[in-house]
Amino acid sequence: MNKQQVVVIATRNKGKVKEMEELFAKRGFQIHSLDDYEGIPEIEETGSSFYENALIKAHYVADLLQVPVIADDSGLEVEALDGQPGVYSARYAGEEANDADNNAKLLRELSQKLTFPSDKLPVGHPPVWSAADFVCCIVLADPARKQHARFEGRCPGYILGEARGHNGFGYDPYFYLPEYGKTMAELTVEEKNKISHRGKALRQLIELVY
Ligand SMILES: O=P(O)(O)OP(=O)(O)OP(=O)(O)OC[C@H]1O[C@@H](n2cnc3c(O)ncnc32)[C@H](O)[C@@H]1O
Ligand SMILES: [Mg+2]
Repeated sequence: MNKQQVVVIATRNKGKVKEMEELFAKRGFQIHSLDDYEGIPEIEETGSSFYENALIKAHYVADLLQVPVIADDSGLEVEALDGQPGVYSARYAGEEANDADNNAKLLRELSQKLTFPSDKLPVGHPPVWSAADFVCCIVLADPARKQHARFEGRCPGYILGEARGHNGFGYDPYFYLPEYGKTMAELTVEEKNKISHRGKALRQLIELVY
């Protein structure tokens, strides 16, 4: 295998890997995630922004492996929760929380703050709690040139009152897209990449660099 055709992503999130594979495979690149290497420790995400956390992950792994590395830091910003869970999206319900725990906490927080449903979505759509955005920051770190590049994407939607769909990961089953009449978890990987925060950031990166 040609070494130049491997792209290293500093993630252990299989959902992210699948979405990145869909876009990189079209350009003839193969993805390696942290699960493809032995002995890479957990990287502490101590930053206070998506950008800072993406920088930490990309530089840590690039310095360790001495190859260019991409990192994605992303999350959900809910309008009615003043932008929470934001950078804490992966650990909203605690350090060991899984997607189900985080989704349960999201609905709990909304129900403590608001009366369901919000009247903000037009008639003809299912009831929602609040407007929300998925946000993604991607950093490409190059250890040889000691440089990095930054790419960002945002995807607007609403938090639905019930889970729908089984695709994707994280908050996808509750993230409703009025233009599709579906949640993110009801879209295929290809459809999600066309409109998602990650798809938008990744396409900018791929067009510029690969
Ligand atoms: O840090 P890595 O190893 O990349 O994997 P992670 O899952 O911890 O990823 P983040 O630190 O970037 O946290 C992002 C969290 O935000 C949520 N999230 C991000 N993008 C999402 C998406 O496309 N769909 C649903 N939830 C998403 C989901 O809960 C993620 O765990
Ligand atoms: Mg993480």
